[in-house]
Amino acid sequence: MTIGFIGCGRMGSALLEGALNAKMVQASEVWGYDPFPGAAEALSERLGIQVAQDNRDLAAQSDLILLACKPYQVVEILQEIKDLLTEDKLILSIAAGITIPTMQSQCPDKTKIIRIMPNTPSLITQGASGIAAGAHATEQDLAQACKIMKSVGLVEVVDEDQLDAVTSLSGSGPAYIYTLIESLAGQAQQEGLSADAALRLATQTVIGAGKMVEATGMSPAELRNQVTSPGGTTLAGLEALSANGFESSIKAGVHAAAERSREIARES
Ligand SMILES: NC(=O)C1=CN([C@@H]2O[C@H](COP(=O)(O)OP(=O)(O)OC[C@H]3O[C@@H](n4cnc5c(N)ncnc54)[C@H](OP(=O)(O)O)[C@@H]3O)[C@@H](O)[C@H]2O)C=CC1
Ligand SMILES: O=C(O)[C@@H]1CCC=N1
Repeated sequence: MTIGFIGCGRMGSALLEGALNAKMVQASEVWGYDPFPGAAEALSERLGIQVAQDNRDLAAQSDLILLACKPYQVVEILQEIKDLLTEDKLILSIAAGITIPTMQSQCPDKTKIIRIMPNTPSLITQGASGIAAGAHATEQDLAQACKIMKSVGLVEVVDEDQLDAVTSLSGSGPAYIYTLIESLAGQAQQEGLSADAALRLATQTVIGAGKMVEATGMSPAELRNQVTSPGGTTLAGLEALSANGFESSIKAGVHAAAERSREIARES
């Protein structure tokens, strides 16, 4: 099985490197193309992947073609490689908001398409992805795509119309969490900690809390109660968070990202 990465930017290279680290694929079976000078070449030097001359060369060499370009480039790229899309090839797209029907309309009738919404922690096999299969993709194709994504993290198979929600949660989510870590550490500095110690403690707190949800099977509300002593510090912190719109801010952020994903779909 050969995999071609169309676009070797932030997410394409994270997935590529994650899948190689997880030994899901061998470097000699991976092709990359990116018009940004040196992008694919740098991955080739560091990881040993093959560099395609262009997207047509990549499409001809690859059994699986993974679209990791920007959303607005997907249609143009599919038009460019359309005549090379034989029935045995599988298109995987990670582009936010670009629907399977939009892609299908640019491809030969029976083209097999699967949409994936990954996230950048896939680079360190801690990803969280949603996957939806198009009408012509088989169970085996879906299983293969899931296997690739499971090699770099958690996978949820969803209906295509749920991918906007996945995008707004786990796709964009790492950025929300980085903002949370930054804010936690920034204020802890104001309260007297060094910048380094504050960042380390904030980071481990986020990791530890996430792992508690995973490991205990308890709800976030139950776990929150365990931390919150009557009349104590946590209660004071939670009340101030609530009074300053913490929960509603997070909900508004997730909603705005989902709406933007739907908007990209309408524009394409
Ligand atoms: N970053 C993230 O956390 C996530 C991103 N995604 C999706 O992944 C996709 C890529 O995002 P991201 O990696 O952040 O973006 P990047 O801009 O980092 O990567 C996209 C790459 O594609 C290249 N490119 C441009 N035109 C072509 C072309 N014709 N053929 C091949 N490659 C091309 C770009 O080159 P150049 O810079 O020269 O234009 C760039 O290097 C997007 O569709 C996004 O929605 C999904 C989940 C998470
Ligand atoms: O910001 C974006 O549009 C992409 C999709 C999800 C994460 N990054």
